[in-house]
Amino acid sequence: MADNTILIKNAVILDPNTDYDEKKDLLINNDLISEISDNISDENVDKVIDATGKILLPGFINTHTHLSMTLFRGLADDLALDEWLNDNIWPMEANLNGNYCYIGALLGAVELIKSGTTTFSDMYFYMEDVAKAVEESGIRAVLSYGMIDFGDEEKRKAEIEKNMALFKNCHDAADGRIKVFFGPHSPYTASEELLREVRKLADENDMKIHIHVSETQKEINDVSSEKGLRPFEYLDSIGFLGPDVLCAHCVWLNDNEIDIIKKNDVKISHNPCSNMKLASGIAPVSKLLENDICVSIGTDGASSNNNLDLIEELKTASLLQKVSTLDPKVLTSDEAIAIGTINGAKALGLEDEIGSIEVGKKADLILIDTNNANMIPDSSNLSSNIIYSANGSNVDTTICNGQILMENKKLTTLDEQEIYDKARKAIEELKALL
Ligand SMILES: C[C@H]1O[C@@H](n2cnc3c(O)ncnc32)[C@H](O)[C@@H]1O
Ligand SMILES: [Zn+2]
Repeated sequence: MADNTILIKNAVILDPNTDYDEKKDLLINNDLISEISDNISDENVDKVIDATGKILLPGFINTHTHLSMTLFRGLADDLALDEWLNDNIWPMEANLNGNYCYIGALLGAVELIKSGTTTFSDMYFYMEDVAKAVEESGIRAVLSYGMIDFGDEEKRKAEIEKNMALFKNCHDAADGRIKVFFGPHSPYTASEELLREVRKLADENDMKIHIHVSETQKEINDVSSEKGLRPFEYLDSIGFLGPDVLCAHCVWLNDNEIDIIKKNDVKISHNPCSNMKLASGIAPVSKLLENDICVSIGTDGASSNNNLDLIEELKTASLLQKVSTLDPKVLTSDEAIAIGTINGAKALGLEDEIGSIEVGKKADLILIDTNNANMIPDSSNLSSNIIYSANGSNVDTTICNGQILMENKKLTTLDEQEIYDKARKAIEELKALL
């Protein structure tokens, strides 16, 4: 097959790994960044994008979502996790099917692409249908099936089979854009037997693990009373933790647990909006960063956030650390950019492929238009303008795996209106089933 080339001209590049002091041209050859230099000829190039007045960044990486939960946006607000999940979300999820999850995932993909996210890490149900939405939208994803057994042996076997089937069917699918992890839901919904089995199978199959840990004080109390240990102490005691484990939330951590996280090189997905909305608490992110722990960012589902805008999430993360430590110097805009890009890639074990703008890496890129009221004056501090002033609606162009998914704010792979119509219908049907 002939090569497909895209040339991005005159780009001001903002990258966490590299300091570019002048405008550059960047050439994409099929799925990869093949050249970055001062002046690349547009001869024999299939497509040229003029990036004048735009900032070029790596696509953002959302390391903790439940994408199909876009269908439940705004349906159970102003509640704490326990009541939100047990009395509202789980009853609605009982009526889900593959088609609803597919439509919810498409709706989520539209929102992600429009706000500059090129990779998301998801834990949910009917994941083969979510994979179909990923395949069609052109976005990159790490998918895990949310396993819950509550100690029931039969359920445990069935849950593990579902996650393994997802791995066999979808790992490396969609031209390698889809990876599959294990998704044991949490230490309070997954039994010790399930967690031990997941650890064993993860080692045997070279799979990584995505789990919720230490989200609320209630979780700390419940796990402590049942196991005599706090959640991270318990997970460490059963040999579950390792560099391949991505833990969402991590709000309630004592110093010993921070040492355990560091010792095991566990990866963190910080979810500040969800933690604030469910009044779960404030994760000690600046302390984790001081300890060189890999902190990435996630929105959680759209029902506890209530959007998937990663730029807003990064601003919230930064402001929340400043106000909770009473130190304005913590979690700077430069650190926020790294958390949203290269740290996300490291958290997913994909740092050799994505997360920064480098020759040989996948062409997962976004352009942010500076010709907007909230972006003027043009700051010499680009990260400040992106994190503190911008939001997802300033994203103009989104490219994933060398394919343009949005150009000049117009989606190329998905029919927005058709998806909105289908999502509205699905939500009405789900509400009627309650
Ligand atoms: C996969 C399951 O996880 C549920 N979920 C969504 N958000 C959260 C959260 O913040 N903590 C715990 N569980 C969560 C989702 O509704 C699915 O049931
Ligand atoms: Zn979650």
